[in-house]
Amino acid sequence: MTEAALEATGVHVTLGGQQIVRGVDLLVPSGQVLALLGANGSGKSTLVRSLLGVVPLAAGQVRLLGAPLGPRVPWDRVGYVPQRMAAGGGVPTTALEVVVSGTLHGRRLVPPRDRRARARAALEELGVGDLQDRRVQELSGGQQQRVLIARALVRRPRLLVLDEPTSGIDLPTQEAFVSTVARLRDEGTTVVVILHEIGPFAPLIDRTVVLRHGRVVHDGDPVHARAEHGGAGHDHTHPHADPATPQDGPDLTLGVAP
Ligand SMILES: Nc1ncnc2c1ncn2[C@@H]1O[C@H](COP(=O)(O)OP(=O)(O)OP(=O)(O)O)[C@@H](O)[C@H]1O
Repeated sequence: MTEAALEATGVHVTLGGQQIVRGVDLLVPSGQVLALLGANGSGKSTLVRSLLGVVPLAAGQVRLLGAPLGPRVPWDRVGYVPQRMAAGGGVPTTALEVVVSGTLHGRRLVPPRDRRARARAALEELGVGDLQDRRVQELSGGQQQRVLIARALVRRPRLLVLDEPTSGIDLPTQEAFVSTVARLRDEGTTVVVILHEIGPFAPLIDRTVVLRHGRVVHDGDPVHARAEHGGAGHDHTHPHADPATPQDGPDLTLGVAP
């Protein structure tokens, strides 16, 4: 049997006194590309942050790449692209330095010798090689996002977790990025990607999980939202907030893709 890249059992997360994630079980086999969908505020970012140990679990267990969440996880092989984070964290730093920082982790505080070459290659792959010496604070949101993706790729991750990685990125660059993810998938990388719109990721997705109010309401075949939301021409800029009061039934109309 293939080892699970990610295994979560009974995960609950409470933030600010509110239950945000309510009993999520998720087993992601190695090599799978899983899309995590759900309305704004349904708990997608909080779930992945808890799976990566960024926010504490109120209950439940998580294993990543065969080890329980904690120091035994091979963090050097876990890449994470958070949502909407200033790439430099407010500190003056160049794009290249941000990407080089991706080669470091808790047990490797001395960067590898080929760090600059690897970082340049990752920036080139994302189409921002020419920005390597620019301060990230001077870059646009989309350019900063590509720097953050390069920082995750430079680790050569076996597990790659992406939180809305293509928001703010133009379509040609999104397509180039999807090709990069396809190459990683072909090399055996497991990918968990939060998406607002499946868009150019559609051919890559093996499985879709939909969250609602912190619970899984669909887990299985790729799904597409109703045509007006999933259609290629739909401008998905309006919010789809999770209603404050949980109600029965899914909040997206889902159809199983042929
Ligand atoms: N640190 C926090 N303290 C209190 N509440 C929080 C915190 N972080 C997130 N939340 C709340 O948790 C809920 C889920 O947020 P989360 O960002 O996980 O949802 P999401 O599905 O990723 O939404 P989006 O698509 O807008 O990114 C929201 O109601 C949010 O306000």
